[in-house]
Order: sequence, then structure tokens, then C-alpha cells
Amino acid sequence: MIHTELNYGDVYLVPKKTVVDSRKECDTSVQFGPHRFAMPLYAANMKSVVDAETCEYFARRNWFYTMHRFDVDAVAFVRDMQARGLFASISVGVNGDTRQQLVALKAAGLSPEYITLDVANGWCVKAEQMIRFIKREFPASFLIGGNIATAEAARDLEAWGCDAIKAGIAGGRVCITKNKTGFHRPMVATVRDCAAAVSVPVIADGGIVEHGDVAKALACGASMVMAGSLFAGYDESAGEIVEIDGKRYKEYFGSASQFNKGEYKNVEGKKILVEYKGSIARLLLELQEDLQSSVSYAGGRELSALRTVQMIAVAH
Ligand SMILES: NC(=O)C1=CN([C@@H]2O[C@H](COP(=O)(O)OP(=O)(O)OC[C@H]3O[C@@H](n4cnc5c(N)ncnc54)[C@H](OP(=O)(O)O)[C@@H]3O)[C@@H](O)[C@H]2O)C=CC1
Ligand SMILES: Nc1nc2c(ncn2[C@@H]2O[C@H](COP(=O)(O)O)[C@@H](O)[C@H]2O)c(=O)[nH]1
Repeated sequence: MIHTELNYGDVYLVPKKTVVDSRKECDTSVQFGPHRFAMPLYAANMKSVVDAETCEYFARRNWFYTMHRFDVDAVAFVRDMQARGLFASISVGVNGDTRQQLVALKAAGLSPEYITLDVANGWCVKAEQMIRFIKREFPASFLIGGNIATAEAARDLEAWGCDAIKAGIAGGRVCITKNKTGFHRPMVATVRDCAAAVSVPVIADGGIVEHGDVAKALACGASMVMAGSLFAGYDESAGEIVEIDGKRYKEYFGSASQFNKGEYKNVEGKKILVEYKGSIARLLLELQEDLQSSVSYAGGRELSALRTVQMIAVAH
């Protein structure tokens, strides 16, 4: 028997009685690891979304960030961020280059506050070895592991030592994994299953199309949400501006795209152009206002109210 699983666009949240007099009373802040952040949402650790300047922009506004791991000098990045009084949050892979970077960090006496293990399928032996290595060498760092899409995988990553788990396989806008390999799991099913299986926070990664999808991800049990295309079209986004027939766009490409890899080998991502939208400040404010409104519809004052709402599927 084949069962149906749902994505954010297939579901809605059922309103409860609002208890606040203004949406401004609703608190969108979230404790995540050693810090409390303004929003449970952050930009994907992709080279076309964040660079060192973007990371600093977010950190200064008390938004969580994670630097990507492609051609980055982790020692310089961590040292710079911490010298400015900001938290350092880096991404790593599973191969020898990552081990070298981590050894160099340790030798320099540096310890990032957050480390994200960023691989396509984090439920593998190489990821387990890297997670155990990081927990041993950087016990003070908050370790995010991923990506995974099932309860069984989430339980394994928790057992291996992850402090948070990033869930979402092949649901991203520039993803072609599902086309090339046949593997994917819709986000509502992914997040609900993973969040119910573990006691550490789960990050819902990918597939955010509408602002309300953030509230839906939190209602599924996510503690944080990661989004790429949502943040890709702005001045502060890392991608290049492209002008076609007088209209401006920003490049947005997958981490497993030929463009990012520099060769056509095991390509599971593509490059697209997204509409250029100017400064990101207006987006951040609107995302916060929209989530405050979601909390009010959920009948609460804090994000936890979203965990109590009923979710319904709509027939298309
Ligand atoms: N969230 C998602 O759904 C997806 C995200 N991505 C993103 O793309 C980037 C590249 O990811 P990834 O390919 O993991 O990283 P890398 O290209 O850095 O690969 C890491 C290592 O894992 C091996 N590896 C990768 N995939 C597999 C596999 N399916 N089976 C066995 N070994 C494997 C690679 O070897 P070899 O190349 O020889 O196989 C390589 O040695 C990451 O940033 C990731 O987040 C990519 C796909 C899906
Ligand atoms: N299958 C692939 N997934 C990728 C690739 N690069 C990034 N990603 C994932 O997508 C999300 C962002 O999704 P969005 O819908 O918010 O745009 C990102 O965080 C990664 O998990 C890739 O090349 N292939």
C-alpha cells in the first residue's frame, strides 16, 4: 500500500481564539543553542545566499546564520566574527579538507559557537565519524547535523551526538535530487516524523515558498526553519545581480550544482534567476510581522502556541 504524504502547500492551520490585543504582543524569539534569536528562521548555508557580510548582517540583528563551507577559511571566519563580538557559526563536510580545517581551528585555540555538518544525506557512516570527531574535539560547540528525512535517521543522529538535527531531503527550489535519484520526502511528513522522534531541536530545511510555511513548519514540530530562495533576491544575498532586458535578477544556485562544484559530476542542483528585490530589511520585518500574526491565530503569545493547532489537508 502506498500512502500519501504532504507538503506545506497541501495543508493549512485551523484558527483558535486570539488572546492578544495586538499582533505586536506576540513573541517570535527562540532559544537555539547558547543564544536567543529574534526569529526561528534563517538563511540557507549556500554560496549564493550567504557570505561573510551577510552573516555579519544577520548576527548584528540577532538572527541566526550559518556560513557556507565552500572555499571558506574557517579559521579566519571564526576569528573575525568573534573579534567583532559576534557568534561564529560555520558549516563543514565529511571529507579530509574538513578535518584539516577543524584541526587548524583547534590549533588556533578557536571554538565556533555553532557547527553545521552539511551533507546531502547525513545518515551515513562518514557523517557519524565526523559528528563523533567534532563532539570530541569541540565539546563546547553546538552541533547541527543533517540532512535527514526519517524518524530512524533522526534518532541515529541524536545518538551520535548532534545537538540539533536538520531535516529535509530534496525539497529545495534548486534541487534536482528527486528528478535524478527518485528520492524525496515532502516537508510536512519529514518534519512531523523527525520532530516526534527526538528530543533535540529539529530544523525544517527547504521548501519554504510562502511566509506562512514558516508557521506550518513550526506547527509540524520544527524549532527552527532554514530557507534558501526566500533570502536569495536581495542586496545582502550573496548571489550576483544579472540584468536581462532592463530587469534585474539575482543568481541562486544549488550547492550540488555544476556552477558551485566547478564540474559536472554528481550534480544534484541547478542555477536559477530570482527576482531582484532590493534591501532585505523590509523582508525581515515582514517575516516577523507575519509570524506574530500566525501566533495570534494560534491563540497564544509565543511560538509554542503553534504546536497546539490543528492542521488540515486541502483537496486540490
Ligand atoms: N538537502 C538536500 O536535499 C540536498 C542538499 N545538497 C547539498 O549539496 C551539497 C553537496 O552535498 P554532498 O554531495 O553530500 O557533499 P559533497 O559533495 O561534499 O560529498 C561529501 C562526500 O560524501 C560522499 N557522498 C555524497 N553523496 C553520497 C552518496 N549518495 N553516497 C555515498 N557517498 C556520498 C561524496 O563522495 P562521492 O562524491 O564520490 O560520492 C563525498 O566524498 C551540500 O551542501 C548539501 O547540503 C545536495 C543534495 C541534496
Ligand atoms: N538537492 C539539492 N538540495 C540543495 C542543493 N543546494 C541546497 N539544497 C537544499 O535546499 C535548501 C534550500 O531550499 P529552498 O527551497 O529554501 O530554496 C538548502 O538549505 C539545502 O538543504 C542542491 O544543489 N541540491
